[in-house]
Amino acid sequence: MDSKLEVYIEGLNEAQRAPTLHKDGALIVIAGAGSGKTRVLTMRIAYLMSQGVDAFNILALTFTNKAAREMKKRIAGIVGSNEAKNLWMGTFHSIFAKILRFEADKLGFPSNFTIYDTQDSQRLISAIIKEMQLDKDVYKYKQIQNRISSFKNSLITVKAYANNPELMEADAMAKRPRVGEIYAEYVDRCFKAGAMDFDDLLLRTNELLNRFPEVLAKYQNRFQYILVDEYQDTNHSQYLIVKALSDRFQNICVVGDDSQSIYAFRGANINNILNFQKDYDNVALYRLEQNYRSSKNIVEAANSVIEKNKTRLDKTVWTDNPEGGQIIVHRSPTDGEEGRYVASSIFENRMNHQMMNGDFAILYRTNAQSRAMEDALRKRDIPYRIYGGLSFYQRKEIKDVLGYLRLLINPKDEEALKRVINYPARGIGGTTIDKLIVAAKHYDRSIFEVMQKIDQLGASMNINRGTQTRIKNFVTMIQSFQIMNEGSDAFEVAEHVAKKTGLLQELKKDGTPEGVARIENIEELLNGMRDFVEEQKQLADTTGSLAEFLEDVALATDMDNDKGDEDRVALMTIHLAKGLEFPFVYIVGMEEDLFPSAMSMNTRSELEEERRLFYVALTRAEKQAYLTYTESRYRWGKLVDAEPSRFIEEIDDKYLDYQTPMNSYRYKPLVDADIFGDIDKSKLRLKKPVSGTPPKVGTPTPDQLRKLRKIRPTSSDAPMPSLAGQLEAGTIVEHIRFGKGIVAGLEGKGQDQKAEINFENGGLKKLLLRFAKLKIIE
Ligand SMILES: Nc1ncnc2c1ncn2[C@@H]1O[C@H](COP(=O)(O)OP(=O)(O)OP(=O)(O)O)[C@@H](O)[C@H]1O
Ligand SMILES: [Mg+2]
Repeated sequence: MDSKLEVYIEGLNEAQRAPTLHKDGALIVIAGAGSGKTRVLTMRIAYLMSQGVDAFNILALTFTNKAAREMKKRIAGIVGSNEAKNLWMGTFHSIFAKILRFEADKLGFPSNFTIYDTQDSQRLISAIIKEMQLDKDVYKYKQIQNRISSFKNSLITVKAYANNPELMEADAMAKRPRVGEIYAEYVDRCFKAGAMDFDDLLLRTNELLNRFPEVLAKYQNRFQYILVDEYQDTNHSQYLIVKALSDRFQNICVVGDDSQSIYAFRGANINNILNFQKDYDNVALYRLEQNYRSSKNIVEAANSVIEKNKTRLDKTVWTDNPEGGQIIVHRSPTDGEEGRYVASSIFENRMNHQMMNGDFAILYRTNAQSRAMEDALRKRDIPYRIYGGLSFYQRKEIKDVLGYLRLLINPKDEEALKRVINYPARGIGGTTIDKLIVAAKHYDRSIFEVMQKIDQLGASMNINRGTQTRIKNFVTMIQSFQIMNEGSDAFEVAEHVAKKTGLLQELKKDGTPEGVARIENIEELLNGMRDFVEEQKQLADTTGSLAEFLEDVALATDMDNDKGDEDRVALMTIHLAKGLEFPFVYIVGMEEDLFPSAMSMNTRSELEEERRLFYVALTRAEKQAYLTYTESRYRWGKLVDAEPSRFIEEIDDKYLDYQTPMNSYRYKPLVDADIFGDIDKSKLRLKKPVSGTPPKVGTPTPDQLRKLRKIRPTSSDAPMPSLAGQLEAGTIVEHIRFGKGIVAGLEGKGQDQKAEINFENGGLKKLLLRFAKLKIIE
């Protein structure tokens, strides 16, 4: 084994090492939060490669593309980036979209098919409901879209629906007997538009593998080793794909935690993890018990909560980490106060513990709760980032640019066409568009194809000469973009399109601050595309074409857009936080009817899912967790009394620090809680010069900076050697969070020794060496 890999593997505990080094066959790792499941998966891939398994034969499925990218980088750090390039890693959706592109013709789709996002699907369904002249208050497009999505995830095709009296009866009972027709029309329209929605990416993959044995065999032979993270949240469609692909070699490794299964409402099936041992022969089952993420208090509190669930596999989780502070429970009169409390607490903690903004997360049950938090953070000038709200790519101006780009790649794309055909205004109005849609239906062609023949068809469609010319000009413009696209990368094409379509001019004309912000967003998009082209060339060995970029965007989960280069507090729903970790976590809105949600208290299983969600939330915290709730809150436009969540009461009191209500205004900074168990409070605030060498205050000199930048960053996963006696002024070190730095001076002895360090990213910091996890670089 490569010595680098050996060091990493030695860094694992024994329980982790066993599944990492497991020979062929099926294995499952079931373990609680923070016990290193994801780390085992990563190390196992590196190990397999060291044993001669070709990267080309490995497939890893993760919860976000970002997680996959990070895994790949880590593996590249061990085995070399040329080797790692060929690994297939990503979400189910992104991996199978890639496969579908290769095989699209077999299913009658063009290889440049568009991926419709949820908004596209909803728009199309809404248009169909209108065309069918149905009552839109009965046939609510969002509900119908949900229903169609759940059919697809259970592999119920249009035909299967029509043969299923129970389903039809259920829809008839709900006074929506024509759901089946809408479904059929929707599928047909997507097909004609050369488009697949998110659910199709799984459904069509299943179809492909079922109908074409030679295709199945090809991918079975290719993916000799399959690894799946967060297996507890796979749905039926995903389960079948994994099962089919791994059937030949059975080298399947899944990791998961039944206690963190939180997507049942989207069709995730916890039985996938429970039945794994029945699905494969000779399954090896591994358990991990040691949590490396959180303080003792947090681990034990989380254990005490999840124990209340009846349906769960028996698991032990313990930790060697320091005890840490108790979980702070805080009550506020209103959500505005709650926001202010959280913001000031973050502010104080950041100062008192020398933390970065990125060390804090605010987690909530529903997106709507973010507003009060945002207001408070803004007032205190604390930078933040919201995940899962309206993502960057959903903004109007961005969708407009993307609309043109999608159309030039796939001119059949109906939703893209409808979006841009008359924006910026070019005299092709609503009536004309309706006529085009009708004609397209009549000739069984796409709208764009009808537009290409407008010379011959225009008169019969009652479209006048002037409009015909405008349509022709539009077609010519799109075709000119297509020609350009053949010899250019994504960035070049997009820049050209933004200018030539008049989109940028339109916004410049606008002149309002919003208009200016929109132009900046488009610039941001273009910058992002430039980066994409570069990254693509380095990491994936491709050219960075527009088609590749669009695929990346269509499948980006919100987490993926995080470039991680800005230091911000993270705000997100608990669902999105799965797999992540932060030193400080605030779980807000801990109230009955909100968390647990009012909609999930009808059955025990729903309540248990909420409890698992709470378990996920609590176990994201490394050092300190906060639970906050309010006495009253606006719900559905009314101020209602709120009651603390039952989940707070479910935690043993010994793990909790209740702050009295009156304290909500005079909030006590955390420094007293001594969460690290090591901080010398009296000295924290002292600005006394350190003894010995006089400190070099300020940021590094240009010379020092140059030196720092020349040193290549190393993985934060490498073991940390003991530093005692190795540091002196001028030593170059690396810190997980602050990056590289130069030691300015030392203070204290033994356990209490501190170093003052000038960091490239964080300026001057004083750190306790025992905990600072520094690595000496030079
Ligand atoms: N043997 C180890 N030594 C030191 N740190 C470790 C070890 N194993 C895991 N860790 C660290 O513990 C943290 C949790 O690990 P990881 O994210 O792999 O856990 P997980 O089981 O996947 O958690 P989750 O259930 O939340 O997905 C990470 O910061 C990881 O780097
Ligand atoms: Mg994990």
